[in-house]
Amino acid sequence: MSNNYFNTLPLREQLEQLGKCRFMSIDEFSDGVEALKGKKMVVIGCGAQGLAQGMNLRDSGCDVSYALREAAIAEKRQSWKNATENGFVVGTYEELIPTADVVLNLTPDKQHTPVVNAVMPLMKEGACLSYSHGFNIVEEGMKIRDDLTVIMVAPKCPGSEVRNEYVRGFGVPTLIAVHEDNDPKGEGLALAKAYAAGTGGHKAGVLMSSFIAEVKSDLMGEQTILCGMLQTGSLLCFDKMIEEGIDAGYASKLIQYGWETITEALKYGGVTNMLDRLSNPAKIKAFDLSEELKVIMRPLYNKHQDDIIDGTFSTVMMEDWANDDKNLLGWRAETAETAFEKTPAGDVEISEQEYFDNGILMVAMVKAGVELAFETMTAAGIIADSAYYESLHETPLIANTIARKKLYEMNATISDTAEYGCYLYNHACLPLLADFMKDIKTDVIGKGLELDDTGVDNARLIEVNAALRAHPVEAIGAELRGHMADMKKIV
Ligand SMILES: NC(=O)C1=CN([C@@H]2O[C@H](COP(=O)(O)OP(=O)(O)OC[C@H]3O[C@@H](n4cnc5c(N)ncnc54)[C@H](OP(=O)(O)O)[C@@H]3O)[C@@H](O)[C@H]2O)C=CC1
Ligand SMILES: CC[C@](O)(C(C)=O)C(=O)O
Ligand SMILES: [Mg+2]
Ligand SMILES: [Mg+2]
Repeated sequence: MSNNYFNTLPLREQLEQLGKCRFMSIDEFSDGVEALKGKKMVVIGCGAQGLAQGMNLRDSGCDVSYALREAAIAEKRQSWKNATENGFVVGTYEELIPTADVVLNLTPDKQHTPVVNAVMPLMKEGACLSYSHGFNIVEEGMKIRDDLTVIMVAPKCPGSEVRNEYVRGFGVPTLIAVHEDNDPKGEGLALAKAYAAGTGGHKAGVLMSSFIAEVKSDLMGEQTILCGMLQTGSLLCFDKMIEEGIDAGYASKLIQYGWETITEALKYGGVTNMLDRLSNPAKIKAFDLSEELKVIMRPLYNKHQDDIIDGTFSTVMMEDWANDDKNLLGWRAETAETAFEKTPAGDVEISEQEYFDNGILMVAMVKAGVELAFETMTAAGIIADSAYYESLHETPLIANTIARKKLYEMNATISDTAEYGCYLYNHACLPLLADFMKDIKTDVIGKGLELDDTGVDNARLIEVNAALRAHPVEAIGAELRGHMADMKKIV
């Protein structure tokens, strides 16, 4: 933990950096990509973010090419195919980095130290180095040459959705930051704004933040509600349905497409709207289940946030990096062998409403996870806007990946860092929910309540509705969604 930049700062500074967050007005992006006009942008790595961001930036009028490691070019690896098949110029570091005005480091976090050490001596005087996640700077304490500007443009979303949303004419919420130790010409903010506009992020909302706030919130969101909770929920709900005699193809489909369908309601109208899609008795049931889940899981959410804040998480993950990713690879193989992953979705019709009616427990899990992640992040000093993006807003975007090819697709699309955190959470959460799951029956997962009388007690309904609407994630959600008038419907 000795190189952890965050841990070297005095408490006052840590709190100030964690709380850095300003929602930027769309007017601040009226110059579009102007600050990048005439500048050469060279992306290192052409994976999930590299390809999506490069394509958006090119379509927005920027000059983009790709620097790949020699072996990737010689062996015509996927990164080389991604870039060349999409018509980009590809070259080695030696060929392209010295020509770059902006170098976009879009390699996996684990590789940042060797990549930056290899690239930095080749960068021209006064150029800009950019990241899409601040791990290398914040958790590894990377020091960058004094003449270089260092910025972060971090889409709060998987790469696939960065591209899909742009093509739909929208964008994804994005955090931007300038590393205060590296802004020699004072141009970091202008470059970061233009870059965010080039990816379409400004249409969904950009937060002027800090490397620290981005890292501590991004790690928390991905480990808990965004990926960990969806993985744990998928495995538990599927196994329960099989145990209770539900057809395996139906169970597989309900989960694979269910997360996407129910969280689409979340995206448009928050937790309130997602629960409003249920009948009154089902809404009260989902509410009660989620309250129970919150009590059981709160200590786990607190542990994840505490370990992220004090650097324990990054230390443990870096030990795994040094151990040839033994845990990551083991957990990845374990996930592939789960019954949910191995059971194809059945050829059975499930209407949009049925996903809600027969997936009450899934709704409860999403509600509990979103609220807990939001509450834990804000209690740690992360500003509500940022916590909203990292909990509620991004959940549907991750759910979209599960709808494509289940947990495999989610874990392949997210970063290796997110994948590691997802498995870490899943490993702890599965046993934690074992007793809770013993009492679960098909009325809340698989078949629905099947009531003849859908009457409820008025006082209880009023209480539940009031509690839903009073949660702080709903207030900030309504405000931020107000800036997303161009968001496109996908389900
Ligand atoms: N995945 C996501 O959606 C998100 C990722 N981020 C951040 O974006 C960054 C990139 O992540 P992501 O897109 O997931 O990465 P990927 O794993 O998808 O892509 C990695 C790319 O980097 C190349 N690469 C791998 N190792 C090296 C190396 N040692 N030297 C040079 N190139 C290498 C790979 O090509 P090859 O092996 O062929 O050389 C590949 O093209 C990370 O900082 C991540 O935290 C932020 C938001 C979301
Ligand atoms: C949710 C995971 C993520 O942070 C992301 C897609 O935003 C990642 O690191 O992949
Ligand atoms: Mg993220
Ligand atoms: Mg991440």
